[in-house]
Amino acid sequence: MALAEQVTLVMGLLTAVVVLLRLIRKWRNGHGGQNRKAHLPPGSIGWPLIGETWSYYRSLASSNPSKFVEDRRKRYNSAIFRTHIFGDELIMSADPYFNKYAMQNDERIFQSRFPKFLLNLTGKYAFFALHGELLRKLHGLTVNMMRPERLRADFMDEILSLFDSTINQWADMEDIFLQNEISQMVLNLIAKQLLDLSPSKETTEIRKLFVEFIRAIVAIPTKIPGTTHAKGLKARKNLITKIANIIEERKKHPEVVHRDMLARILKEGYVANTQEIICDCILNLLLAGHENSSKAMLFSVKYLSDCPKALAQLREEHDIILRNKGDNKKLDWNDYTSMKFTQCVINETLRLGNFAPGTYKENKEDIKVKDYDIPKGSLIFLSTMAPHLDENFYSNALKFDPWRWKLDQDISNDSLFVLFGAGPRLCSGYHLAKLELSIFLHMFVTRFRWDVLADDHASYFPFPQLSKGFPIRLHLRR
Ligand code: HEM
Repeated sequence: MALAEQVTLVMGLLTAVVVLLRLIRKWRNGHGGQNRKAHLPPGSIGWPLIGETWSYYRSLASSNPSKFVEDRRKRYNSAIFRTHIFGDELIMSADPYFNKYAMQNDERIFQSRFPKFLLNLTGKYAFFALHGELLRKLHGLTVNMMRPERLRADFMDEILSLFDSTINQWADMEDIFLQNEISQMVLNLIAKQLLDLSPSKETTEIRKLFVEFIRAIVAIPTKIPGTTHAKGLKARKNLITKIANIIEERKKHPEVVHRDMLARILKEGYVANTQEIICDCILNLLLAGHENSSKAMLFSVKYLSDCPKALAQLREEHDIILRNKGDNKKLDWNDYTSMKFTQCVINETLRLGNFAPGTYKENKEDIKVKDYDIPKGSLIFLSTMAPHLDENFYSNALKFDPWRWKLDQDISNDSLFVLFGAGPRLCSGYHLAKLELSIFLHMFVTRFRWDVLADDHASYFPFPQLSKGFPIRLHLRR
């Protein structure tokens, strides 16, 4: 072996030893050696490099997605613990009261913190990446656009007409994969509300791009062409181009009046030199506005299929509404507010389905929680899913039981039930999501009976979904 090769070999071996020693030290620190003065939450950072990712993944892909948290809560006798998943050491909280406290104190004691590779996809102006003045402005704007009065005046008719025409098409198709159909329907709706786009090849293409985009969120973040992440980045680029073209078109033709959200955002004056902000904002509204709502609709049908008693009671509520209205009268806001059992079904679907299972924060200062010290700058994952599936809070927690909710129950101040987040990042589409779900359930259960064509089950990795796409055969009731 030549001298140069020997030197390279020795250097290579030395580097490998140093890296290994560092990993071992990091791993051992994770087991209690770190910061002896601070009383850190209990936990383990698992194996070098992969940490506890494999256990976490197995739990998300199982019928009890909260198992990872449950096991650790029992092992450490603590709902707050340390772990290491997807390449990050973090503190995980399954404590609903701490979760809510952290959400409510976002932008003060805490701030939102997501991995950088995610920003490459969602854009640096994604809602979760915004802070300070811009967050307050855009949050205020979107909350205002989707407040109940606006929904009543501007959105309700649009939802009724779009869902009606889509559901009529389903009746002609007979056998459908409900997951795909609902996803396209809700994407069409948000594309109409945001960009004034009618259902078309364009909106079908937008959904396909989102499928690629969403897959990339949990893929290995590499830009090598052909990889899932690289395809996601390309999908982002195409989506942004589409949005930018629409904005350009509007600038060229100011005489054409649009009554969509983009028009309102442009009117608020963000357009001047911040096209990038508007494009990211629209992209993330399209994502937030179709992904969670469509999954909630899908899972509600799945849960109802498995619980005939709940389906019968829900159908009765909606048949009565129809009977009282008489022929050919459109559903109105009063009908919506009269759907009491429907709200129990929705609450229970959201509790059990956990379509937004948690959020990341970082603490801006040292904090003390339940006798534990959490040093400034820690990455904290607030699992909102864990309390929702916790037997200590909900008996028979994995069972779909809409009767656990009282009719007319006010959940707005419920500390356990924070599926729409809380504080300055409370979901802007909270009321819209509930309205869409109610109208969808009304139309679906009054028009159809259905047979489930495959034994499908939920999986939470990478995102909540039904593994087989929920194929069903529809039968018209009337
Ligand atoms: C079942 C349906 C939905 C669920 C479960 C849901 C859940 C959530 C959650 C948990 C957050 C807070 C995230 C965090 O704290 O990091 C959030 C934020 C947000 N959601 Fe929703 N969402 C739903 C539907 C919608 C819809 C229909 C829209 C309409 C566009 C929407 C728009 C937003 C926006 C814009 C934010 C960011 C708010 C901000 O930071 O200013 N969501 N959502």
